[in-house]
Amino acid sequence: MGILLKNILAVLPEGNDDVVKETDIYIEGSRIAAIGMKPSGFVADRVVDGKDRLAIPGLINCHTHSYMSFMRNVADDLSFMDWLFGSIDPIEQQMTDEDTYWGACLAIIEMMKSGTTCFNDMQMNIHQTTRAVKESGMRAVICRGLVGSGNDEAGQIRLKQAYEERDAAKDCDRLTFMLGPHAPYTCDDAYMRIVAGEAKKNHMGIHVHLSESESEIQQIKEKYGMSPIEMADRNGLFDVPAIAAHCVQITESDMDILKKKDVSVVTNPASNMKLGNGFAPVPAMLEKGINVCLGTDGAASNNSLNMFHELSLLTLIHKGVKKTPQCISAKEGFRIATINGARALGLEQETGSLEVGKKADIAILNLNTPSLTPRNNLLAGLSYSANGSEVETVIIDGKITLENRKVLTLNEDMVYKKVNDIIVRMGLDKKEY
Ligand SMILES: N[C@@H](CCSC[C@H]1O[C@@H](n2cnc3c(=O)[nH]cnc32)[C@H](O)[C@@H]1O)C(=O)O
Ligand SMILES: [Zn+2]
Repeated sequence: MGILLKNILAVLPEGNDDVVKETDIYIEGSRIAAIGMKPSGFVADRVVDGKDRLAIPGLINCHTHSYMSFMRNVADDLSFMDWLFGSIDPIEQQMTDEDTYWGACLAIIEMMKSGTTCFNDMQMNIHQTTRAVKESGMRAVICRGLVGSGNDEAGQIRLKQAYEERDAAKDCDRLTFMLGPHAPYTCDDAYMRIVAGEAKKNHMGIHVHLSESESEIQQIKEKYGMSPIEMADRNGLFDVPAIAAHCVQITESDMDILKKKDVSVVTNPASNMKLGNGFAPVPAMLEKGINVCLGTDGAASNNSLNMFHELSLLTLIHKGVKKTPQCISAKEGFRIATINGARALGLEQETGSLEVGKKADIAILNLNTPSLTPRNNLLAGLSYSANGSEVETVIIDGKITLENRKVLTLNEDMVYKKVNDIIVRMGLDKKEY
């Protein structure tokens, strides 16, 4: 299938910089075949008129729990551990496979409509998120969240499920898998070592929550006499490609470990603020040369999965916290929300920027919108004024999945109805309109 994005403004990488240029983008099959020059023999089955439009590399949500979208706004204004174990856990204990599937569908609709073309997901009920990803055309990196102590049955069952889910999805190259030890307060050191060994043996990356809250730091210090980062490192989690979510309460020496072991850190500013966990030292981590990427976490601790919202927070809060307006520029933020995420997920050759040979994972924004007018500095607009509603068309793996803001691959109305039915069944519909 040949798609031509004709005379379109596009965010294109130039060395370590990004520029906006008008060009033609030629898509053949799943990949970008050419930018600017028509490849010989190219046949356009579809021509997208690029007038008044901006093509960007799809945003990459590097940390979320997609199924939790049905728990949006059900557990607000709680301390972290009360939130996780007091409110969320009881809901998850009664969650069915179908609940996971419809939650993942809702999350994918929200992410696609706000320009995300790839997400990194930690979930519980296997085969449901992968089912939603296969149907929707989305790209995703999936891990079955792992909790365990030593060689206990709970941990072994989850590991088996992780492999079962990976093996069942071999037919879809939009899906890749990691191992997801949940956190140092739900995986003891012996189980962490087991998971690290499994990841090494199976050439899989690691996706883990680390140093999110003060209570976590305190628990791990008391139990092991070290920081969560030191504990993860001591138990081998960083001996394979690893993504650490949050890293809010971290020290200089923690950052040195992260840098030394080339660990990517996914910062989730909205979730950290909403759960009262503070502000990750992102500027300091960038200073150290740590690969920082961006995530929303789940919809029960944000409560949106809109990466433009997250990008705006990222490029604003640290300016305020450090009283330094130059902190994390719009351009730097955009790279954190795209190519840095691809790097963290081991997909840097596949996605994260508009380059020939990469997958055609593209969001097309309508520039005749208030937030992107005047179109004088669109890279600033993407971080400081865009809100996701400008996203009109999304192409993932060379296929149009969103057109005129309608998802072509899922039945939106069905998803909205199913999710509302879930919260009624669970008695979560407080109806505090
Ligand atoms: N609880 C699962 C294993 C982990 S799945 C991923 C877990 O991460 C939880 N989660 C969601 N957001 C956060 C967060 O910000 N920090 C820590 N955990 C979170 C989520 O509620 C879910 O329990 C089981 O027993 O099989
Ligand atoms: Zn999380």
